[in-house]
Amino acid sequence: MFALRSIAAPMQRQCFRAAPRAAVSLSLQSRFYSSQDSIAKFTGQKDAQGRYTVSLIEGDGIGPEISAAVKDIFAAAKTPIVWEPINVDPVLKDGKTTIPDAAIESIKKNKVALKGPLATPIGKGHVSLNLTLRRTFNLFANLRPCRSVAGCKTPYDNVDTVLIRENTEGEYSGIEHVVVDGVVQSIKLITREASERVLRFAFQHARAIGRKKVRVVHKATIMKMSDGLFLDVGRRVAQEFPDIEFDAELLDNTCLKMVTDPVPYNDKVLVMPNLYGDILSDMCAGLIGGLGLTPSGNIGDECSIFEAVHGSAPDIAGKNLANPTALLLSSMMMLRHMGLNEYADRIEKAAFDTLAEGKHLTGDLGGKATTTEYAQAIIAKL
Ligand SMILES: NC(=O)C1=CN([C@@H]2O[C@H](COP(=O)(O)OP(=O)(O)OC[C@H]3O[C@@H](n4cnc5c(N)ncnc54)[C@H](O)[C@@H]3O)[C@@H](O)[C@H]2O)C=CC1
Ligand SMILES: O=C(O)CCC(=O)C(=O)O
Ligand SMILES: [Mg+2]
Repeated sequence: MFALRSIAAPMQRQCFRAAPRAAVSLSLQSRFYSSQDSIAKFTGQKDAQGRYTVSLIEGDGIGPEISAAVKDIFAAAKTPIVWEPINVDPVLKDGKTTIPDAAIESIKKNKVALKGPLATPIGKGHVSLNLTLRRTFNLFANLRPCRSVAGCKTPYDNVDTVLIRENTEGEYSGIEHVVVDGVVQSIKLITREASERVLRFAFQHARAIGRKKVRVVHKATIMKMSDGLFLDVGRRVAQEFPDIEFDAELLDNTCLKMVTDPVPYNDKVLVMPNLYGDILSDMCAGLIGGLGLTPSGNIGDECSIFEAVHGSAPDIAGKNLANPTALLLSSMMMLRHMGLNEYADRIEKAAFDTLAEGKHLTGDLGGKATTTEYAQAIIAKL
């Protein structure tokens, strides 16, 4: 992870005003961030005024600041959303960490949530609440698109990757124990059921966004049984989708090729076990200018939770410096998932125009604007 960050940092410093070569088509952008055509259909209900209620987890660190920016932009765009703030402080139940019942009920009722980052203690302490949320609601696919943004120059032109991460098991199962003092074992759990679910989602999503290739990223050379199962399931599911080409690539090779030239990945959907997707999605963010720009959706059958790829950024928290674009683009994925495409298109255009203009960029993109100033610049364009 540290090596990856040191790749991203010099690129972030290079971000500057609208580079003509990075003129990414807005209509394509909009299509790209859609999860509406996926297998998971939104079943939330409108109230009498035609508004939907969305559970909101503001999160830790920069979470409240970027959430405030999104709320201000939604209000200015008169988006028909009522926010229902929820508290997800960890609760210990039968020796297991969970989230409060009220939070679970809210998300179950609303079918959708927007989530700021939640910090996880290193080593001892509660298990990750991010993972707890994904597992509680069986959010089996983590959809992480990453596309170059006009106005933010990096050494890579026209990045357009779509990564889908298995979201409920793998290396993130959290099954660890001490064998004897000085020897610990951590279990990577891969099941046919969860693999099949996320792989089928990857093929369906590829069809929905018009991509003809699905590639499994794996290390079945080393983890012959676990990644081997994931890969085998991929081959089997591929037979249900004769219109989509299927292949596989070793993770280390994917990393090398992506940082050398990411463009050959623009026609594919990449799907992989949990940890690989976690790491590779931060790496992709580095290719386009940093974590301030990359959205994601945790997709399930019953409900979905949208959040940025990044974490709580403790180094800049509370200073009004954070870039809210990643959470804002996540909320655009959410609006499209809910069928509110017109609002998403309008807000997204205002955000991309603001970025392309380059007058109000946050520090991570080489600008001097505060979180609030950047949000106000977007609002002025609505
Ligand atoms: N889904 C989630 O809620 C996630 C939570 N985390 C948690 O976040 C905490 C911090 O983790 P880190 O390793 O520091 O990763 P991080 O993603 O919070 O930060 C990495 C670097 O990117 C920068 N950055 C991140 N988001 C930014 C934004 N919106 N605008 C400008 N700069 C931004 C930070 O300032 C930092 O230099 C940890 O407790 C971790 O467990 C980490 C990743 C995802
Ligand atoms: O839960 C955490 O602490 C980290 C999660 C993470 O890195 C991610 O979702 O990308
Ligand atoms: Mg991560």
